[in-house]
Amino acid sequence: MHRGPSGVYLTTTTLGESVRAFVPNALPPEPPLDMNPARQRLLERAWLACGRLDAITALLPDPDLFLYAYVRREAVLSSQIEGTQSSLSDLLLFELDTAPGVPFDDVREVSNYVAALEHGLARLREGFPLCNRLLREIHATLLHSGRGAEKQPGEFRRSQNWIGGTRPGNAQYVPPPPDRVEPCMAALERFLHAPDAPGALVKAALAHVQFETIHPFLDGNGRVGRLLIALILHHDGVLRQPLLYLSLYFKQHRAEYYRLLDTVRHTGDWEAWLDFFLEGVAQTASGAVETAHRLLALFQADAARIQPLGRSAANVLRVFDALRHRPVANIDTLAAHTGLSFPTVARAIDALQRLAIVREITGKRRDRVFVYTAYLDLLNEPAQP
Ligand SMILES: Nc1ncnc2c1ncn2[C@@H]1O[C@H](COP(=O)(O)OP(=O)(O)OP(=O)(O)O)[C@@H](O)[C@H]1O
Repeated sequence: MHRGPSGVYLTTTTLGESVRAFVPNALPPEPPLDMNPARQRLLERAWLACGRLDAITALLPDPDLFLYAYVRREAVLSSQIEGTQSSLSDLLLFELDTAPGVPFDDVREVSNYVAALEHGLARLREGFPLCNRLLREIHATLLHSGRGAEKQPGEFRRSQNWIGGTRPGNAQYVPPPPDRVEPCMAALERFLHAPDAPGALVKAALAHVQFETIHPFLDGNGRVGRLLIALILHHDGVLRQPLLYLSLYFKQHRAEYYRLLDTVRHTGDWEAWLDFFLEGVAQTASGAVETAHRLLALFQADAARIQPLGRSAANVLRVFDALRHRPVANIDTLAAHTGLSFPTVARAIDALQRLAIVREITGKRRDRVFVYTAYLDLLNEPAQP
């Protein structure tokens, strides 16, 4: 539905030139969203897919296993949108204290993303509200080190920013002037908690655009805006575990994604954005369910190959179980995780290598690192459309 611009333009002077900065109207859209039957069906499809994903976590013997892997995959994908070059195995190596062959800042950024997400979830679990203070804390964690450290971590911006272009005058988009950031964010916060706010999926869709339009931080707005979606879905009880991340979908459809952000601003067509978003939720949630099933099938098949090893099978299975939790590991971490001695773990690893379940990746005789290859391949797979 075309409503006209979803806000007003204010003329402001920045870097010596006069520009038109956009200040969005508070949510929800007026007139209300047109939930025609086709859109309603899409919404139902998205809810259903989320329900299936949520059910998976309730049924799994060990939901943390998936959470660990999905959170890290999301961190890699979301940071790749930002332009870092790290892969999932770089991150897992970094977490193992082994220097990967990628720029240190890149992998630290990904690692900060994991920390930011975990911080947000921990705060929500302890009963802290989903509020602007939490978003600032998440931002502080995300940018506390690496390239973002000079970009006012944890603070809303105090200067004018712009998107696209080399200066505000030729920018694709100029967000609200700095003195409007606080009131716009306060309105967004009120919307998140309004008694008559829409259901969680629609709310997350609207809030994400509004957040990107306000662009409250000097850097990291894309990443915090994507985290906001995951946090809303978790906070509103759609998913007990935060397993739904749209970074891959946004990355695969980046041009369309950016175009729709502009469209909402120019024409007030929130419905076009909502359709795109809900389609992404449905696809992503179904994909996550499928990945979970495939991981389970992989674990079962590999465990079945270990069983016939006879007397040593019990210890090999323990090491295998540790690798399911941490698919990149060394003998020390595996020994700590399993409680087995170093030589016992080394023997189990030999057996897993002979079965081609595990691969050594350093080529060295000391400080060897082992990877549960098929597991990592499966997680990496959807990242390469
Ligand atoms: N034309 C636009 N209008 C509004 N928002 C936009 C537009 N183009 C991009 N954006 C948003 O701005 C984000 C980028 O902002 P910023 O560089 O502060 O975030 P980031 O986390 O560092 O980067 P990225 O999102 O690329 O990972 C994009 O992810 C998108 O959500």
